[in-house]
Amino acid sequence: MKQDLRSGAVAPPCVLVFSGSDPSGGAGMQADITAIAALGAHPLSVVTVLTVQDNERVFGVYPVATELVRQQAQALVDRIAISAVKLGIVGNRANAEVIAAIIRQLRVRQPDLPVVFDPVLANGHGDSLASEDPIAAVAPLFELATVITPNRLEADRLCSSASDPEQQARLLLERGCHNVLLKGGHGPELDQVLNRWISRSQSRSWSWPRLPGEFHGSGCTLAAALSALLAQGLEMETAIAAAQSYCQQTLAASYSIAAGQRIPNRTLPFLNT
Ligand SMILES: Nc1ncnc2c1ncn2[C@@H]1O[C@H](COP(=O)(O)OP(=O)(O)OP(=O)(O)O)[C@@H](O)[C@H]1O
Ligand SMILES: Cc1ncc(CO)c(N)n1
Repeated sequence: MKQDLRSGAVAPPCVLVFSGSDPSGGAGMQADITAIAALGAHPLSVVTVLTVQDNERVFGVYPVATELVRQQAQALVDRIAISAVKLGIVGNRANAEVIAAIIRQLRVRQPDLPVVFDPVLANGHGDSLASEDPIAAVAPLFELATVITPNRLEADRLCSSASDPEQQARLLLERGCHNVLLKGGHGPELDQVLNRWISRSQSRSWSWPRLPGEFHGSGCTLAAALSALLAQGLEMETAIAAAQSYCQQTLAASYSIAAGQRIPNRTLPFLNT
């Protein structure tokens, strides 16, 4: 941590975020920026896709030109130290390949650079968030992920040959991810939400009281929080625990902007309990 000579402020670590714009402010880049800033890191925001959506449905998905994604990222990585990378929707395969090349470039100097990969395929209604086959689009990113954070539906689609969470996690580890965090918001448990962490050598699960209602951007909030905490040097298990606690607090304090999914309140002061 470096102290700013002029203001005395401590410079926060930077998280390089690749994700899509959600004009409703509930998910995507808008969620990432608020969660990362709330947890004490600085978000560097490379928009990969413009979406047309509200807090319920997706009406349009327009990937940003691949060369523009590359230029946005290159301008940042040429001058700024990056402490973690967070990946949300990428839009198409060409964007994923450019993002993979940027991560490889960063890893030459920082082999341990944490990369949080949220493999978002669709919103809660099943509306696609890619302009082409979303599974083929994200394929180049698995082997670069320090941690991948699929929800139940994404794990089922990404691992169609397995339905058991343990087996699904093993399949994702075989593709090169180092840690799998299986999010349980869409799980069958009525009173609780079960999140499972599985790495090559460790596993642990956490159970949270299930809050009533549906939320827009809960997964983005959790993954973005995790990237901010890893950027600050927390160990994976500690960071996963704290990111869930933050996510739970943002959902408990969520608010409504229209009928339908509620918006996590990400700017509230975080008490790490
Ligand atoms: N009803 C709920 N009650 C408590 N916690 C929840 C609830 N829904 C989601 N969460 C928390 O938010 C996390 C992410 O939610 P979920 O599994 O629904 O991901 P997601 O589908 O990727 O989210 P989204 O599409 O809204 O971004 C869960 O792992 C859990 O910790
Ligand atoms: C841009 C974007 N990213 C992610 C999600 C998933 O919540 C969404 N709805 N929109």
